[in-house]
Amino acid sequence: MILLLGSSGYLGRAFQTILDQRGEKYTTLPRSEANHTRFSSLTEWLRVHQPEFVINAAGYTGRPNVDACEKARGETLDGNVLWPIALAHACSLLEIPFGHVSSGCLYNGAYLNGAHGWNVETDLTQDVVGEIINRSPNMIRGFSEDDAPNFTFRQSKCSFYSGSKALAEEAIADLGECYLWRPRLPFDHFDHPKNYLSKLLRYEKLYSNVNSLSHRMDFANACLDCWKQRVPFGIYHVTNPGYVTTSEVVERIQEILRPDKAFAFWKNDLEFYTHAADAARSNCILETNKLIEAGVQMRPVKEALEEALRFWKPEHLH
Ligand SMILES: NC(=O)c1ccc[n+]([C@@H]2O[C@H](COP(=O)([O-])OP(=O)(O)OC[C@H]3O[C@@H](n4cnc5c(N)ncnc54)[C@H](OP(=O)(O)O)[C@@H]3O)[C@@H](O)[C@H]2O)c1
Ligand SMILES: Cc1cn([C@H]2C[C@H](O)[C@@H](COP(=O)(O)OP(=O)(O)O[C@H]3O[C@@H](C)[C@H](O)[C@@H](O)[C@H]3O)O2)c(=O)[nH]c1=O
Repeated sequence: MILLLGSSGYLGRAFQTILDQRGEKYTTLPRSEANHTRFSSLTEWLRVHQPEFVINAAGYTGRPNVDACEKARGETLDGNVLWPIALAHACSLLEIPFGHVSSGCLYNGAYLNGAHGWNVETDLTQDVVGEIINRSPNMIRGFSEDDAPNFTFRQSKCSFYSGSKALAEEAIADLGECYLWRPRLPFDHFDHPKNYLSKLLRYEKLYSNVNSLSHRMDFANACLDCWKQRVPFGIYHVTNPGYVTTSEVVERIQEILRPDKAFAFWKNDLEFYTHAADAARSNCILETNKLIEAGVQMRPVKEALEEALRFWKPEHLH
């Protein structure tokens, strides 16, 4: 039996759907039924129920977005640091393998190949994004799992949310048999306040950038494949291969879903952070070779986007 934690959440529900589709035996443990951060009660629950694998999709993300974590620091630390540490220790003590949903937002930027070789460009301004579109793909690469995160409390710039996710990774990475799965900006065809595509459709003005993304169901499928195929434990970037700019996504939305809709963009970072955001945002490209070489397949991001837009289900219809 697999234990799924955080099953009521946006990503947790995707895990539940995939587990159901695959006919896997699993159970959930809502927060209301167990104090997650209490090591003794958690250990006792695991000892009695003996799951073969634990999926941790619980965590604190803030609503409507990570800006909320800047104020709700206690909740953020509780859900994103204390809780995964308690779980990791309990699983490690009882020798239960587990997978923790981390985040790709521990990185900011991308590698660009220029006159002085490969360099991390963290300042993905509109000009740089424009340049990325025009560059050949072999002049751009993302961060691999071997690259140290560069958007954490250890650097001068990060959000409280990203810092908390990075702290948890540091604390649990070498505890027991563990997968650290890093998704980015999840989306699929179900309109939802947390769906990246819904966000672009709903925000008053858009922030022009470049990012790797995770199709929500592809993500949950890939994470489960890691366990079912017994790929080596460790960190995995679980994003659909490739990257997209905001403008590319907007063009696809206009072509496929909303030809009638006009989108406005913030002129630059200054305008975006003055009017629309408190916390620094991570924008990054992630490499997915490690996952694919381990034998776990993810379709290219543009293919997944196209499908999500073609089969789009507005929120009131599901
Ligand atoms: N959504 C994204 O864009 C995204 C992207 C990358 C990574 N992630 C990571 O994925 C995980 C799930 O995110 P989500 O978007 O699915 O979040 P969500 O929709 O807000 O759901 C969060 C889940 O975690 C539980 N939870 C909240 N605070 C908790 C705490 N202090 N202790 C234990 N459980 C707690 C919630 O339980 P209740 O129902 O009881 O509140 C709920 O089941 C998080 O760790 C997040 O960092 C999310
Ligand atoms: C606030 C705002 C954001 N954006 C853009 C910036 C981002 O590219 C995208 C999403 O931004 P936000 O909603 O601020 O999302 P966020 O920064 O809270 O999103 C994150 O949530 C975390 C839980 C995850 O770990 C991240 O992977 C990501 O999904 O929308 C706009 O275009 N206009 C806006 O007004």
